[in-house]
Amino acid sequence: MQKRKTILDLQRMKAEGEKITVLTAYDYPFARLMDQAGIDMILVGDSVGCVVAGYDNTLPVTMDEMVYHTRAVARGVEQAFIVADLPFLSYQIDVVEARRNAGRLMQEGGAQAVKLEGGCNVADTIRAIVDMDIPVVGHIGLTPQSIHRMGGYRVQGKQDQQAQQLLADARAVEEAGAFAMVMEGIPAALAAEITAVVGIPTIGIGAGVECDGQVLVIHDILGLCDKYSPKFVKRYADLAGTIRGGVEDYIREVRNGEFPGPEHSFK
Ligand SMILES: Nc1nc(=O)c2c([nH]1)NC[C@@H]1CN(c3ccc(C(=O)N[C@@H](CCC(=O)O)C(=O)O)cc3)CN21
Ligand SMILES: CC(C)C(=O)C(=O)O
Ligand SMILES: [Mg+2]
Repeated sequence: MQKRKTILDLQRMKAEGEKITVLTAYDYPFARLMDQAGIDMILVGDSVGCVVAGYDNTLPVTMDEMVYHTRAVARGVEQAFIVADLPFLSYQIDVVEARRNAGRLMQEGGAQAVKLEGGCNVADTIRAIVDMDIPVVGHIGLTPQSIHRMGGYRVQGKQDQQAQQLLADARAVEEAGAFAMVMEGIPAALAAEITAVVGIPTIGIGAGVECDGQVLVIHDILGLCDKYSPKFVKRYADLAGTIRGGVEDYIREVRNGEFPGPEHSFK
């Protein structure tokens, strides 16, 4: 059995220039398979709302739902480091609620760290959670919980002033005590600059190849989600075709009496 990864392993990986591999998972079977494949970190993302529950965005996802999915993932994992997203409304009201909810993802969910969206605006919240010895991952740039402020899922930091703001956000997240940060939907050159100036690992999604690690949504890379096709997604399998094919075979065999055979029947 492999040893469980810790924040120390992830920090060492940045120092040694070893890429950090991250994927999302929302349930036991997916988590178990990607853990066996050797993934470094599993993110129980609030993207569960989009790819599992079928919502248009991540805003409807609740704390109870995140706890449920995090528990399911944790039961399937032996070696990967598990991070759970704090969902919309679980950390924005005040730091007391943020601390309670971060604690729930650790205590009830079995996560090793929590992630929350924002930069300078959430620095106090990050600090408050880190102060209770809960490791925090930041998330800057295209922050999906801000979809209505951004007017859609748009690349952030294209103009110089926005780029300066993102640099300030990255510094604030590090300064507040986060041990890593996700950078989503920002120009590759800006992501490279931020990766060079911060001491903590950067995990990119639509942020170019210079980040210390990469994260994608598992349903996107396996061809299980055709709702969005962001430019940053690469498809590594066509599970939709495999699943549809298997279901079609079953339907055909039941209809023509081929299934169940004698080997599936009791004497
Ligand atoms: N299935 C899934 N995958 C994700 O990566 C994901 C979710 N759901 N839900 C929450 C957020 C939403 N995400 C998205 C969704 C769409 C784009 C997108 O269409 N981006 C445009 C950029 C538009 C522009 O600024 O030019 C693109 O072409 O990639 C980006 C991020 C990332 N997250
Ligand atoms: C895509 C990643 C970074 C995320 O926050 C999620 O899956 O919810
Ligand atoms: Mg998320």
